[in-house]
Amino acid sequence: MLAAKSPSVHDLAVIDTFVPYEREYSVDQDGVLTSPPEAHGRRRSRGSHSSQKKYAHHFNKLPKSGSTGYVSSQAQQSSSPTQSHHEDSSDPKADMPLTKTQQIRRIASAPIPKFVQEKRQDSPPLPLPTKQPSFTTGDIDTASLRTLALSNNGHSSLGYAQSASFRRTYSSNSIKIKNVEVGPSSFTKVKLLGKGDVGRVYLVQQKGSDRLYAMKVLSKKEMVKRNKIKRALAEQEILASSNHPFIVTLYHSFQSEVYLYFCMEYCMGGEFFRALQNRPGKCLPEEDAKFYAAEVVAALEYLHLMGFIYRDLKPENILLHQSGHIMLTDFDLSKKSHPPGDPGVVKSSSPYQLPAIDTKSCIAHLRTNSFVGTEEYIAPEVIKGCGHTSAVDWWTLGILMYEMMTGKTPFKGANRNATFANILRIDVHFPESNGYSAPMSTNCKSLIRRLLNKDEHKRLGSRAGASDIKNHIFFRNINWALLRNTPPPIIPAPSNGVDAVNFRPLQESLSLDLDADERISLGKDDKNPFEKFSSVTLHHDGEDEDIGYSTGDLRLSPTETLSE
Ligand SMILES: Nc1ncnc2c1ncn2[C@@H]1O[C@H](COP(=O)(O)OP(=O)(O)OP(=O)(O)O)[C@@H](O)[C@H]1O
Repeated sequence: MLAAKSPSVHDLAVIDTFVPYEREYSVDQDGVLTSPPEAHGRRRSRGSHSSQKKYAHHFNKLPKSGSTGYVSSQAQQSSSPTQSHHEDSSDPKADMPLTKTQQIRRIASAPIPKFVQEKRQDSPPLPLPTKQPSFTTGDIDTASLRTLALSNNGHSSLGYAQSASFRRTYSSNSIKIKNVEVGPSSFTKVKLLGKGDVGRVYLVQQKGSDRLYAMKVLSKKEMVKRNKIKRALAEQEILASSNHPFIVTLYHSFQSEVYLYFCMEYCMGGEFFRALQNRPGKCLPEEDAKFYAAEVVAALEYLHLMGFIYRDLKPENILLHQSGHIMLTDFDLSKKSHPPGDPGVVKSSSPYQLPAIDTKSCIAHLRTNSFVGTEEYIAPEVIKGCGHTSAVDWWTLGILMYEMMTGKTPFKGANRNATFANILRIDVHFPESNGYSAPMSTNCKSLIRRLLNKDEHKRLGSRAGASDIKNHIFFRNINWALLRNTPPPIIPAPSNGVDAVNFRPLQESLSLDLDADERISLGKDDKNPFEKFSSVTLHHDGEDEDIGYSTGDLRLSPTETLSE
């Protein structure tokens, strides 16, 4: 195991010279991660102290805003309007001297709660987070408030039209956690769907049924090597405790000697990122973008109520269900508040507006110093390293909205340093029109500006969390309660699930055969570092009828068994 290296006084001085803020730069409980190869897409910045030192040192030499020498996003955007910001366009001379092996990450970690640690038979439904004694809102106690908020947030009994070819669980907030009922050999691999930096995601079919799932398989060896044990545990916890229409559903998690497995709902619509890339101008009309933004707000609201900060919102982490609705995935950077605070109530100054639920108070006391996120999406307070809160999720929402409507992120620079400098110093600039969609409305610009407020205390959401965003005039025509009943702008073409679109074309050379993967042998005395990774099966209400994606008439030829 690699030990966390604390920054030296010199490092701090270097950082502080550049960043003119009181900076507390400490090693938090997340630990330090080692160099991941870049999996795909944009670079995720999960810096360690050593990489951050290099970064800060380089960053320190950057000219201040207004002087020549760093490329503003406007300048860059106007000079190369068609350039995809997803390509690594960095000038190797100008970019900071980080190689792939030098890039290191710090993870968000969250201890596994007792209810997940214990392997139970017939566990009772997942308890809601514990009630804080300190807060009541008149006649409504906070547990009721949370339940009310959760039930208004995607768990009402309202169904939505289901086609014969897909089904999913939308039933309630009740999840039953049981001892795991399956293992690797219960599934047959169908194809490789995606590849992350430490694992692969396969389309699998459960033997003896026509059910398709997405199976994320993480190599324990790689996780240990890159010090990502806590990330895997955190992801398992979040997935196992979440039940929301816009958050990917976990059905089973288990482990073998070599791998960790997450058996999840198969999102046949593929990656939202690719769907966006395939649109003319890589962007969406404002009303369509509003729909996706609203679903993201609903998902973030739920996560915050549950006590989680997501911290890695970007189109790559949004999947599309076959229905076209979004599903957030990839929770390895998320952070949990232990225990979550209670939701509050914020009264409106307008007599016509109902009091709003304050989700910010659920995670109000969670402040973390991890240097995590994706380069173009990182919030200023993360770069400054002075600690960050749930406000980072509202910042990333602003970036996502901008990207959905313009095809670019607002602060993209020629390299990482320039991007970070832009994030810290320049105001968001809205292009007149990119030739593909109408210019943004005033209300839309106003919302994005307020989300991209560099001062997290003034940012929209700083008063009451998601309610602040939902009440912005831009969303006035959104019916939040019926969001999942609203027809999505993009409906993935019907498919048998195997030839679904919007997945990254993967190279043939990627093996589908886990047997071929290198194994590690845990010696007799070796302690399994993933002891706390829960092997569970999650039963969601009504799942006998509403589970997974069905192959329907498709007859899959038996390929490989997902066993070792
Ligand atoms: N539930 C799912 N349904 C369909 N495809 C999925 C699903 N989950 C993941 N994928 C595919 O696998 C890819 C990688 O998944 P994911 O981002 O969760 O892996 P990861 O190893 O955590 O990646 P990262 O390096 O970004 O952390 C996704 O981009 C997507 O294409």
